[in-house]
Amino acid sequence: MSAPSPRDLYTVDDMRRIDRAALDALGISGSELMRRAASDALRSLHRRWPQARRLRVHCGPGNNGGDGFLLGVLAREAGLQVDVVALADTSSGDAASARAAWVDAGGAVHAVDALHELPEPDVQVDALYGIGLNRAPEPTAAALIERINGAGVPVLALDVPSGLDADSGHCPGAVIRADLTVTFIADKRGLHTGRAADCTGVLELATLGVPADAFAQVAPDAHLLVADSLPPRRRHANKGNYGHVLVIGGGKGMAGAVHLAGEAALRAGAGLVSVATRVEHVGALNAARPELMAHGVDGPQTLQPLLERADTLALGPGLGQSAWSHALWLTALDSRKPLVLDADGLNLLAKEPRRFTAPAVLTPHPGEAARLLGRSVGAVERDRFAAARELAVRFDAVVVLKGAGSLVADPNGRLDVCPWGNPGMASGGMGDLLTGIVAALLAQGCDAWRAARLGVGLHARAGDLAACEGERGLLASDLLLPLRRLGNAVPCETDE
Ligand SMILES: NC(=O)C1=CN([C@@H]2O[C@H](COP(=O)(O)OP(=O)(O)OC[C@H]3O[C@@H](n4cnc5c(N)ncnc54)[C@H](O)[C@@H]3O)[C@@H](O)[C@H]2O)[C@H](O)CC1
Ligand SMILES: [K+]
Repeated sequence: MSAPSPRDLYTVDDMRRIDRAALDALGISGSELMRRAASDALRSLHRRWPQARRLRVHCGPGNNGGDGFLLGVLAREAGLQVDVVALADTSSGDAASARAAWVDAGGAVHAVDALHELPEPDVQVDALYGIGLNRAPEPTAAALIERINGAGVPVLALDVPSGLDADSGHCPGAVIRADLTVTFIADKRGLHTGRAADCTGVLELATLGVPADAFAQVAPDAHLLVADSLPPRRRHANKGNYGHVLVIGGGKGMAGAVHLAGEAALRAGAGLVSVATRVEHVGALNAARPELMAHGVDGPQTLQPLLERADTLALGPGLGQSAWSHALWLTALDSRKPLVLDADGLNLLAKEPRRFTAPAVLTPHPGEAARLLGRSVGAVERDRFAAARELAVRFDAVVVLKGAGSLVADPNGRLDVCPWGNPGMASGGMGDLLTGIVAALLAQGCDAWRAARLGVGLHARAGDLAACEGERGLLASDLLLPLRRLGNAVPCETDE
């Protein structure tokens, strides 16, 4: 049994099983794990803040708090000044022993309302809640979390930023905004999606020396995407080798959506890209990007010949939901071509659900996912993993649930999480780009699972490269040239 890969992501239940395997099968005690956690976390703290001389550790009632108490003991032994604030009485077991060790070492345990009497620390340690968080922090804990966030002092979070659900990435209430999070034993899926990006800061994994055998009975629930690109092209090639994408959309006033999707498909390597749109957009499209073959279509009859020539479809950018839109949407679906469905293509699907027989990739944002599932956006965001998986099964398609930490799920339960992207990408047209990229990868021979994962990765990494000039004011078209470089695995200056 090999040790878990850094890409492996686990649920909280998985962590409990791994923990038990480490304790039962391998005889590693909970207190020994806690000591290792404290020791590794302190080492990370020294590495990040070598000048730190005074720590303030905030301890919760469970074993996360226990980690905090033992970190305090080790820090004092290392000559640091340490103040410990306990949120509540410490529960039993290893946490209580850790608290006793702190007191036996001469440490005081301060109540929350004595905070103002304590000297200002160089670093705050968040040991309030870890994987045991099961509801929104109560008012006292919430007030303490907001005070920690507002103190203007760096924060190291132990295992999970308190208030973040390690399973879903959802925050039911107040949440710590850490500068550094050291997570223990294995990586949790909730640390990579939803609100996690706002809370974890730099994320480090401390495996605590738990041997690979402890993972033998627990399969990872998800994986982080890897930076990938398509293989170099053969010298002897022609545009027919790289597929023909047909973008269908661009309703009234929406020419830009099909332009962006079409150009993204070209930049992602499609050999030919046609656009089926309203006749009034054709001139502008041909002028803006002559490499696109723009066609005015007024209904199924004029769309049909274009469908026959295409290898894959990008159905939905700016499509709208008019009678014209619906007629094209139905005709395109009936063609049984491999496709990417986005935007109003998804909204029409929510009204007329069907399962896909040809390879299909759906790319909903949380609102479109909510409509497809018939539930609220909040419900989708409270469990993004379940929503993405349910959509994949319901429609028998690969699903990209967009948002911070986009998820890629397939009907067989596989799920990958995108570690790249930035808030600058929350702007119009970014989704159109992704649709074109994935369609181009399908056209170049990728199956739906690979096309979605590779497309999401290229799109987000291009967004990170383009954001080097700043996230505010980042435009979708700014991603097109970085996309071309990444798609060819051309080294980029910010590659680590
Ligand atoms: N298992 C491991 O891999 C290791 C775990 N360690 C640390 O232990 C925590 C998990 O500890 P646990 O006692 O299960 O839970 P927490 O400390 O995260 O939570 C404390 C306790 O608080 C209760 N609770 C939950 N939510 C709330 C809330 N909103 N308000 C009030 N109280 C709440 C609940 O009963 C919890 O039990 C793990 O994260 C690691 O830090 C080991 O030290 C290292 C290996
Ligand atoms: K914590």
